[in-house]
Amino acid sequence: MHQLVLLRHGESVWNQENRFTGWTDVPLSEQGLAEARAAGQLLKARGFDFDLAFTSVQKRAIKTLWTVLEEMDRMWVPVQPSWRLNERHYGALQGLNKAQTAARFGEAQVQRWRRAYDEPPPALEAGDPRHEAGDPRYRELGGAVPRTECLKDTVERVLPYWRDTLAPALRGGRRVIVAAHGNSLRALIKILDGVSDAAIAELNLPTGQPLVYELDAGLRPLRHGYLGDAAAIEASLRAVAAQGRAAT
Ligand SMILES: O=C(O)[C@@H](CO)OP(=O)(O)O
Repeated sequence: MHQLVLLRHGESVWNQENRFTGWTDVPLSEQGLAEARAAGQLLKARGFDFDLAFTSVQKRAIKTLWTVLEEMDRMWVPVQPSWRLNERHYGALQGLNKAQTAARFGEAQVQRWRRAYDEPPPALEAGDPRHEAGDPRYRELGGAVPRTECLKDTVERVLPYWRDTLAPALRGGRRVIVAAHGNSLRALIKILDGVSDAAIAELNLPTGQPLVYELDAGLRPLRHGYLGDAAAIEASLRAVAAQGRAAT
């Protein structure tokens, strides 16, 4: 049996302000840092341990992972960051308030931009200062830094990372934690569980709550579940789903 723990970063300052974030590199809020600490304490109390840790190149996920490893007294565990675990690129919506965007374009349109499998948000235009082109962390992408992504695009970049990096680590017997983002983890879960394009629209992830997968020798999921308090997780899931409602 193989153990894989997935962790969405703690609340970020733009989660708190209900803004589309995507590749914008915003920090954790105070509450997000507290969620990360609690996640580390919970993992430690429940006897979890890790041999390898993977994260994105975005500080809200990296800081969450560092905090978890600090709480577990495991700061020496090797950490591998990759842009392939970044949040889905939110294109020209990055920075906009979700409720105001719903008031302007309608809740149905915002819901499609947020959760439709293959409908990307409007792309950033060439020269938009929000575009991450030129950021040294994306040097290996050359001119191919995305201007927008739908979840399908995110699956296409997460899949090679699963196949070439995460799966071999698990097959080699390593206990793995992946600290990433709502949509890059939705992509990974779609791959792991074979979730349909339609059904994945209904899946949301709470911030800062460890999700444990047990996998068989062929890396097929046997079972999965959250470690934390069920009522708190349910409340967090409802809040994430409601972020695209128009402000009243
Ligand atoms: O804004 C974002 O980058 C993501 C995650 O916070 O939002 P959503 O849940 O709307 O896809």
